Amino acid sequence: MPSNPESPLSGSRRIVFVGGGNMARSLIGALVRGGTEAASIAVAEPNAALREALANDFGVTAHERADTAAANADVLVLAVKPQVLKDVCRSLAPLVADTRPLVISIAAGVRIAQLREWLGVELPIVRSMPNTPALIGAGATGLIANATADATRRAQAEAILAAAGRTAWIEREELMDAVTALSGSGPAYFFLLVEALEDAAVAQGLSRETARALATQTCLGAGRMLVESGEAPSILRERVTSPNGTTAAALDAFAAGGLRELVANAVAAATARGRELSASQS
Ligand SMILES: NC(=O)C1=CN([C@@H]2O[C@H](COP(=O)(O)OP(=O)(O)OC[C@H]3O[C@@H](n4cnc5c(N)ncnc54)[C@H](OP(=O)(O)O)[C@@H]3O)[C@@H](O)[C@H]2O)C=CC1
Ligand SMILES: O=C(O)[C@@H]1CCC=N1
Repeated sequence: MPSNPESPLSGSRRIVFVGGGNMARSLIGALVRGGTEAASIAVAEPNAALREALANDFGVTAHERADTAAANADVLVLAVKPQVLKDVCRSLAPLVADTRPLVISIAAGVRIAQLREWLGVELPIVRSMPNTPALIGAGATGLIANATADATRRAQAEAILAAAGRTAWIEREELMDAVTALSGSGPAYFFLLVEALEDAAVAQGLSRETARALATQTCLGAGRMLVESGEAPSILRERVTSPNGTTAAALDAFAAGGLRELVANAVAAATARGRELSASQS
């Protein structure tokens, strides 16, 4: 557990991850790096290689079966694919009826009401949407809690996800599809832009290696300026843009190609897909 006794994670809490894939690995790594004792973390993961890697890398206890891992869990983090979540919840229903853990779901497109139904009993539930930069502690996570989750439980959920980066509570659950479309899927948009920039620079004569290095560092630099300056992206953009200069020429080409509309369409498509996924889980 964290050395800080004021932390919402202090005390004899047992945090159990169900699913030990990419996102669970990111969150477990962040918790352990942040000072949560590995002995208080368990994970259920059917894949033996993933299980061993989690145990070796972080010192957590790894189980093959969810019901074994989840016994006595104070916090249950559901980190399996949305398609298998219903079966996982139903299999854990008898257990959680006794242990009454805080349930945190990171599954895309699965609503709190569905989790409540599948778990079969009223529990504090926090639905969240993290993203893959959680792996390096630079994640962004949207959160929403049900009415059963009191301030203590909400603070616990926030502390677990804040170990991996920034968190933001949203007011209405419907907005989770927009969060998913923005920050959940968002890292892929920036990776795509860097891929496209790299290809474009190669087409202009740069070597692949130099193009990648410069595109990647530019992405990092721009991201850090956004975070560290606290200034609006439009202001930072204007400062790069000399009148009638090179940036203006590029931005004109983006505008002529309808970049803002394209981004709006992409985010709308991702939001709609989140809604569809949610409906298909009923
Ligand atoms: N990837 C991303 O960018 C993001 C993903 N998410 C959400 O996070 C969740 C996990 O995603 P991700 O980590 O990428 O997926 P992974 O497939 O990497 O991890 C899920 C793991 O759960 C295992 N699993 C399957 N069934 C069970 C079970 N009954 N008990 C325990 N473990 C089981 C899977 O094993 P096996 O493969 O053998 O079935 C797999 O190793 C998803 O719900 C996704 O929507 C949220 C935000 C971002
Ligand atoms: O693509 C997906 O459906 C998941 C959710 C957000 C990121 N990956």
